[in-house]
Parts: sequence; structure tokens; C-alpha cells
Amino acid sequence: MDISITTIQMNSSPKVEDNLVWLTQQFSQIQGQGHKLVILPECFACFGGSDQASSQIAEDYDNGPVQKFLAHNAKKYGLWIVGGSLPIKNKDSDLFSAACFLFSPDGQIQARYNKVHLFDADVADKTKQYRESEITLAGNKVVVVDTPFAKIALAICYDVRFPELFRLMQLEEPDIICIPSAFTYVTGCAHWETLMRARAIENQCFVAAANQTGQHENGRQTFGHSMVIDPWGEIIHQHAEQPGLIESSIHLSKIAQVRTKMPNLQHRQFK
Ligand SMILES: O=C(O)CNC(=O)[C@H](CS)NC(=O)CCC(=O)C(=O)O
Repeated sequence: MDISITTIQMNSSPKVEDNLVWLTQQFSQIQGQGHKLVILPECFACFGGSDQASSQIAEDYDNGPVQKFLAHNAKKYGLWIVGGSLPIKNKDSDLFSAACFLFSPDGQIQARYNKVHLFDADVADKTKQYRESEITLAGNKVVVVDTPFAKIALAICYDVRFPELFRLMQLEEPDIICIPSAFTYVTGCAHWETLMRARAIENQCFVAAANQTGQHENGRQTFGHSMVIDPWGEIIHQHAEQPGLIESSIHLSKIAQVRTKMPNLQHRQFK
């Protein structure tokens, strides 16, 4: 079964319209054979402004202009789209969920994942203090979804630092773990590649991570280097720091190949 994975790396601004127009151009360039999976970065529709700017675009659980945009493009171009993350309103809280959606080529939502680990950290950059929990409600569910071509698991950015989340996913045996991100430049230099490859190696599956990149309006700097990694930990493709897309075809048979020779998932002693 032919599967192509496209990572779209973005330098999103707080202007939703600009980001969506740019994304439409990217979608229209995807070639692909067979099933086409596309990963967008965290906060692809609005990033690098104020918390208020992000809050303003928060959508209802199952309706809103950005969700409609993704559904429309999934249909128009025949894509499986992992819609990075989008702030979604909650009934019982003023906080938003950082939600990642999987759209199928018929425009339907097949899965939604709410970011579990919130980035409350101090970084040696211009922003200095990141306090995601001030506007975000943490999720508490592991999401692995079956599609006609692969089992897909969803995680977001800072989640990559928590291997126990990925071990829980592993119980449902995903083929491809998608990790939309907005990794900072400083922490990206230090940890991005190592963390992404570690998750692929220890879980012996594909990892696809699309990141924000460059300088953003509020001075925030993100790392780029979006990548797709195979179950052996090899990087199939990697972006540099400019926005754009890269497409690769992958073969799920690589998963069994790696696991037959190195059955470390069967050798686990603590379960
Ligand atoms: O706040 C927003 O506007 C959107 N969300 C983000 O940018 C999030 C939370 S601040 N970024 C990360 O999780 C970076 C993690 C990271 O860089 C690391 O783990 O090193």
C-alpha cells in the first residue's frame, strides 16, 4: 500500500487569513501516490501573537472556520490532514483545549487529541517564561486511531518529553505517531532531533513531526527541522529552517522488519 507523508513547516503569524492562504498553496502542491498523510505544526492557524489573539480564534468542539477549512482541503485534495493544534472551547472552563484533529479525505474528523503536557517552562530566549497552562486545559486521553492504511497516534510538541505517553500508545500498536510542534529554537537545538528519534526507536514505528519555524511577530523564535523518522530511527527527511513542505513515501513493512530482528517490544519486563 502506497503511503506518502508530507510535513508542512510554517512560520505562522497571528493573522489567520494569511496562514490559511499560504497553506492552501502548499496543499495544492502535494503530489503523492496512494494514501496521502499531511502533518501541520502546532498552532498553524494563529501563532506568535498575544494570548488574546490565540483565544479569539477558539472554536466550538465540532464547528468553526478553521475546522471547515481543513475539512474542505482534505476533500478537495484527497488528503488525510493532521491539523496541528487549534484552541477549542470548553463548556465548564474558560481555558481552551489545545486540540489536534485528524481529517479524512471525505472531510470528516476521525480523531481528536487534546494536548496532555503543558509547556510551563523557563527558556533562555527572548520569551523567557512559557506558561501554556494559563490559557490551556490539559487533556488526559491517549489517542490512537485506525485508518484504512495505518494506525495513527497523536501527540503535541512538549508531549515528546514524556515517554510514558508513548508507551501507553504502544499498547495499541500505532504505525505512525504524528507530533505537531512549536518547539522553541533554544530547546530545539538542544533536544529536538534526539527526542523525536528516541520515540521512533523505542516504539519501533514511524514518527512524523511538523514544526513552526523562524522569527514570529511577538519575538518568539521556533526551530524548524520538521522530520519524518523510520522505525529504525533513521531520518527519512528533514527540513532546514525555511517554511515549506517535504513529501516522502514510506513502507509500513519496515516496522515488521525492524521488530523481527530486534524484538525489544516483546522483551519488556515492566508492564
Ligand atoms: O502557546 C502557544 O501559542 C502555542 N503553544 C506552544 O507554543 C507550545 C506551548 S507554549 N510550545 C511548546 O510546547 C514548546 C515545547 C518546547 O519547545 C520544548 O519542549 O522544548
